[in-house]
Amino acid sequence: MTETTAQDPFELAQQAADVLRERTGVARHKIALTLGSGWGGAADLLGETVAEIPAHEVPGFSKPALEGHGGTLRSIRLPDGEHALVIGARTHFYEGKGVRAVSHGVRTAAAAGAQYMILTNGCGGLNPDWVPGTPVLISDHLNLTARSPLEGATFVDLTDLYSQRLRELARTVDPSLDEGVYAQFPGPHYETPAEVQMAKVLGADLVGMSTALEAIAARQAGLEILGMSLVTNAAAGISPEALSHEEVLEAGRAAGPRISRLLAEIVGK
Ligand SMILES: Nc1nc2[nH]c(I)nc2c(=O)[nH]1
Repeated sequence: MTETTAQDPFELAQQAADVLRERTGVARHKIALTLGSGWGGAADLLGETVAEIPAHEVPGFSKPALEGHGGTLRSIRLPDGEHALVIGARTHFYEGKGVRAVSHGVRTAAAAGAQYMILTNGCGGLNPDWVPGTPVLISDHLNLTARSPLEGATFVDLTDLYSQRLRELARTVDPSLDEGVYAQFPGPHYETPAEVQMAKVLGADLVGMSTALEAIAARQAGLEILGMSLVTNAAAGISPEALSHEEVLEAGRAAGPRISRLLAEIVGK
């Protein structure tokens, strides 16, 4: 399916939000979160789950690329009575489904009434001080996908795209939180050491395969954005020895409880 023949993405997002409203009975989800590698445990700490819907039952969403990786849309009642929408069905750009599919989650969140979008991911770190398991606030991004999630004369300002206000709020929970510039590569391959050095020269502190396109779409939809990365590995060439995949997974698992509590406290602010 080419982008030009698909249904209008905003109509599809509205359909998805209507199904969500129907299935959850929740009129408005004030906050939406996409939980990337290592962040999955946060959902249970946010509040009481009102409903959890298999993503493929909601228009525009499909089964997760990786079995067992979420694959649901979850409505959670927060202690203050508002509701959070946890989107456990992120489409990565590298899946080749097009930028509309990548942006569908944040557009659905906006159509469901969200004011805030929290985007999290697992990534590679360029700062040797950020050992695997370190959470880092995203201060800005480099979109190295050479694509935009927006179409047509949609000239959107991206100043303060990763809200300074929300970063400061996050630091009232954990003053030690560092921040950095996140570079989205197309993937699915990892970077070569030379590409990591290129990203470093360009000003990146983190390298990943998600988030930047979603953030642009979220800004266009009028959401205030907080981005957080979990460094699960040193980016290629940064540390002498290549981390084994098992060490990467272990770093994510070990950091899970701490970063999940952090995220739940930030949402509770
Ligand atoms: N591009 C990129 N994406 C990642 N995701 C994870 I987890 N680690 C990496 C990494 O080192 N590079």
